[in-house]
Amino acid sequence: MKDKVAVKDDVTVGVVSRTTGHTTQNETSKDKVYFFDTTLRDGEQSPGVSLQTPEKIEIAQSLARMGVDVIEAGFPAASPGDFEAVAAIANTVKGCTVAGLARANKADIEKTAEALAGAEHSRLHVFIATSDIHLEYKLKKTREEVIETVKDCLAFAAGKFDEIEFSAEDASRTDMDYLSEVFSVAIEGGATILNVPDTVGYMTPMEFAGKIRYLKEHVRGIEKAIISVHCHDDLGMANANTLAAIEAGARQVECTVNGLGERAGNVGIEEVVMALKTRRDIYGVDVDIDTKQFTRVSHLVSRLTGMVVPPNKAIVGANAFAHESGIHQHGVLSNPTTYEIMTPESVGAEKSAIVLGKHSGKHAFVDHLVRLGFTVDDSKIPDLFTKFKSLADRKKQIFDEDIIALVMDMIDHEKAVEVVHHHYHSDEQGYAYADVRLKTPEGIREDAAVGDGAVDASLKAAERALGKPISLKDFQVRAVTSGKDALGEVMLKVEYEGKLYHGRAIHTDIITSSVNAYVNAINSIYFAKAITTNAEEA
Ligand SMILES: CC(=O)SCCNC(=O)CCNC(=O)[C@H](O)C(C)(C)COP(=O)(O)OP(=O)(O)OC[C@H]1O[C@@H](n2cnc3c(N)ncnc32)[C@H](O)[C@@H]1OP(=O)(O)O
Ligand SMILES: CC(C)C(=O)C(=O)O
Ligand SMILES: [Mg+2]
Repeated sequence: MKDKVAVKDDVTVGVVSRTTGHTTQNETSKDKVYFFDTTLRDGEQSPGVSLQTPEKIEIAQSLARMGVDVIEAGFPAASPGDFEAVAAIANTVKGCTVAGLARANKADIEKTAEALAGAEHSRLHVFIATSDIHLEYKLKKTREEVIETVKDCLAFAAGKFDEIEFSAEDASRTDMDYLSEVFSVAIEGGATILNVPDTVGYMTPMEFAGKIRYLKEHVRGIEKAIISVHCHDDLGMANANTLAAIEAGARQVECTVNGLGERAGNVGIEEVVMALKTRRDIYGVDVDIDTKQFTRVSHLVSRLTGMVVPPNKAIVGANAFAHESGIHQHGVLSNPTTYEIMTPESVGAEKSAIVLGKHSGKHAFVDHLVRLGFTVDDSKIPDLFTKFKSLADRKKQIFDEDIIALVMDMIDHEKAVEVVHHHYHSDEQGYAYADVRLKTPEGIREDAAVGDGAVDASLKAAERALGKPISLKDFQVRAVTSGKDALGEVMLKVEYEGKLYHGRAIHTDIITSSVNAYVNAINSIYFAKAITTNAEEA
């Protein structure tokens, strides 16, 4: 037995789930916006996307965890695969309503009821087109025939689902008096959610809001139903149209993760939710979505569908919290609110990124040097910054290694420590001996060590010669040329007094490369300290 929808005068109090006791969507608070996610149905209609049942279950579970109110799991009558996926989700995903799409005919509705039989809370989403264009060229039905079809199919669906949503496909291009009549008939037939799709993304925000207001005034029994909107992005206005509809009184949003969907896609859940939350001062509505899961769910959907998220996509794009230009970087470093209206943490993204490039300024450059472990004297900055700018003009992307190389190059010209002598010997068992003599500001220092291999012995000997507690933290070696005489590049990091310092060197002998890289790291310690001393003296 399905639970009954109890109707009050001003609000519709809906079904309380039989197994969990959670109140589902029909309990309308004027202030709550419900989220109906159709990633698995309209989202899968994105050209090139095809998901297998286990992938759909994984996405559905993530959506439920994120707090969506309804998951449209598929279109059961479309194929055996879709039927199987909807049934599997209905049986396994709990804590939210599971919906299945059906055309306005008995066979589709029957299949949907079968697929949703195991759902904790089931919703039939039945649709039929109402615009004259669709009636004439596609359905080949008159307006009256469509109304009769709506009546028949709702009568057939009655009692088979916990609730029924009716969609008037291409509603936004439908004559408004006729649309009002179709929706009135749908309410009389038992639909408690009326969806107003902008199927072809034709609306403008004010126009769409006007249509929602018109429906509120002209549909009989509208106070018993929730108005839903389903916006496509053909003109890039899906989010603006959705938000305008919410301002006009719509309380369910149909959306997809990453804005997937037919053609240019549906409105992205992440965009609507963050607009409602960030501009609560304007919209004043409640949203029960855990926004911290947006980035993770976006990555999951992108990976499983193969639909890459453009870097500049709002909220979940890789650049959504990245700052490249100097003026912005300076602002963000002083206070992120200068250029960020949401925190990256609020959508589960990593902290804001300051990306060094040709538009960066000195503030960001110096901040980056400090984060890389360099303590750079003010007097050195102009020269380093000029070199960085000319490199950035030539290179699309600047990596940490490029910055390190710039600093190392400067250090190379001001070496505090130099290798005067380095000798090593190792045997086939890996036993090695090395001795190292260094010229340091404190005079000639030398020592010897044994180690596990020639690199280990040589670096230990150098550390002993310096007599400072410097520990090796990272060591990477790669061939930069090929052949017998290949050049070996060593990049390493050492830690001294809690800070990391980088060293890099290239040589045909990898052991020599290692000692030189180590000494270069030591030089950056001296460099940093000497500069600090100079700065303190000044
Ligand atoms: C706006 C939207 O996103 S609507 C959802 C769109 N999604 C899909 O179409 C994905 C799944 N679709 C499919 O797999 C197939 O189209 C099926 C299985 C549903 C139907 O396949 P077929 O029987 O081969 O029909 P086909 O797709 O060629 O044409 C659609 C038929 O449904 C009819 N139809 C379309 N919408 C509706 C509707 N809402 N209610 C009743 N009938 C409808 C059309 O008039 C046409 O009928 P006809 O075969 O008698 O001419
Ligand atoms: C099935 C309906 C709601 C749809 O996807 C549309 O009209 O875009
Ligand atoms: Mg659609």
